[in-house]
Amino acid sequence: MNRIGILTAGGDTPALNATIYGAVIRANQLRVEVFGFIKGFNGLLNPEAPHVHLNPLLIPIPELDPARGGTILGASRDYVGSDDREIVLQAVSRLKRLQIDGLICVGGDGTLNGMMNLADHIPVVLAPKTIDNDLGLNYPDEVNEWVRSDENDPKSCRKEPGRPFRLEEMINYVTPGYASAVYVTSRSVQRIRTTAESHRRIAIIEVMGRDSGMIALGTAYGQPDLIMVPEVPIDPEILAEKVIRLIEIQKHALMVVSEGVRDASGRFLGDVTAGTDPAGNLIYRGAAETVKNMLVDQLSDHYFIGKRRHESAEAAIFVRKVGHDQRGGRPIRFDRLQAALLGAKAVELLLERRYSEIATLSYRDGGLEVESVESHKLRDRYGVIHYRPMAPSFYDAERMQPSAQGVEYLRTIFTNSVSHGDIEAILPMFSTGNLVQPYHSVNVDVHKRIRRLKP
Ligand SMILES: Nc1ncnc2c1ncn2[C@@H]1O[C@H](COP(=O)(O)OP(=O)(O)OP(=O)(O)O)[C@@H](O)[C@H]1O
Ligand SMILES: O=P(O)(O)OC[C@H]1O[C@](O)(CO)[C@@H](O)[C@@H]1O
Repeated sequence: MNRIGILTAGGDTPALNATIYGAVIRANQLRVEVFGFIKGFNGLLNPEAPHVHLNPLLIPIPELDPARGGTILGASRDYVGSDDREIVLQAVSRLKRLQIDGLICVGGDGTLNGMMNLADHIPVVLAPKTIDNDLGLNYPDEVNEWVRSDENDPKSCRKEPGRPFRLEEMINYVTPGYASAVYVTSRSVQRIRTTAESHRRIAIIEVMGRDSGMIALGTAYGQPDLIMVPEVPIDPEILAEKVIRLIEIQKHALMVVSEGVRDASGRFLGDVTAGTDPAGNLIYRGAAETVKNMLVDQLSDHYFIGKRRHESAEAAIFVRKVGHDQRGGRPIRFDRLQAALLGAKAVELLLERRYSEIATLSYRDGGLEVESVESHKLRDRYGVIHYRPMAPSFYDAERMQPSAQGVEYLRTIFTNSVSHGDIEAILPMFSTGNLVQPYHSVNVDVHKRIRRLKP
């Protein structure tokens, strides 16, 4: 292969540029040109296929900084469906006109589904990313646990309960972007803690993750009192009992709630009626607000007035959504390092003709190693690739905290995950230059490098 393409699809993460950087450095060593496509699959759907040559003369362009969050290529959730055969063929013909011999897609389970629609026409591989950490399998046979009550209706699919497993069995142990997101949510918990503590309030902090509780689980590093995950339904009465117990002891409480949580009937507590994004994902919002309302119903105003703390339950409880802070900013050391290694691996997979594989991290001898897996191993019996739920064995539902296996899982990722460089990166915040110079967007510089196909 002489020239390969790369694109970043789905929600951004702090580690995307590090993945692109790792891919470009490895491509330079192997004397392969790399073209980056703009805005994920959108770049291929555009007749001009806007692209940037990322390594002219086999040197990375200066805008490509592995410590810069986001993606210099841009990302989108634009859809390339398998039934749009004509559109797929047009996208492939644009790649061929640019003499692209293979394509690296950087993304999560959605991107993998999109990528596989191109796989019959051009060599493709996936470099993983997603803050949700929901790409892969907890163990190889987990894929068989997705079953449909009606064979012909994909919406009737549900996951059967899993089995115990060893961490060595995990396929794609962790995905770049997750560690930086957890760093942000944990820090957020620590900062909100002292204000809840001072004002004797109950704080509910909502974190991302869609249907996976992985981000919420990792947020245990910020020492929240209780963690709620989508994989374990919330019982309002038990929750209220736990909160009262906390208030009796420490006069305040702090909870983390994952945006995809459900109640015992399986009802989503985030407002999913709001619509879908262009990739077809339901938009989740309002889980923390719903949990707050649950607690307001359970804990009477009386209780707070009696304690001479607040005039109502409504006033005592506050909600904060961490939001897109989790997706943005500088990646921490773990993400920079692993993302770059996985980007490099993706290039190797293409050159070794291991098409349609995914570069992965596996747990081996107490550490992480770069490996790969064939993407069809992630397909269920109906051919669908699902998100990976947080393994229930990582969570102690009674304590609403990570279990012993959850602690072991997180320890492997987060021990030494932050470097001195990450800490020093805070120092320039109050540089006077920031007050007098406007922000200079990397998009301005990359835009000058964009080339387009002639119609
Ligand atoms: N079944 C599918 N077929 C074709 N394209 C898909 C499919 N699912 C998702 N895509 C496309 O893949 C891209 C990424 O999907 P999505 O937005 O779900 O993010 P993701 O890769 O799962 O990552 P993240 O969860 O971190 O945002 C989008 O451009 C989307 O349109
Ligand atoms: O940026 P958007 O489109 O609001 O998407 C938010 C979603 O994307 C993710 O950050 C990544 O999939 C989810 O955790 C979250 O639900």
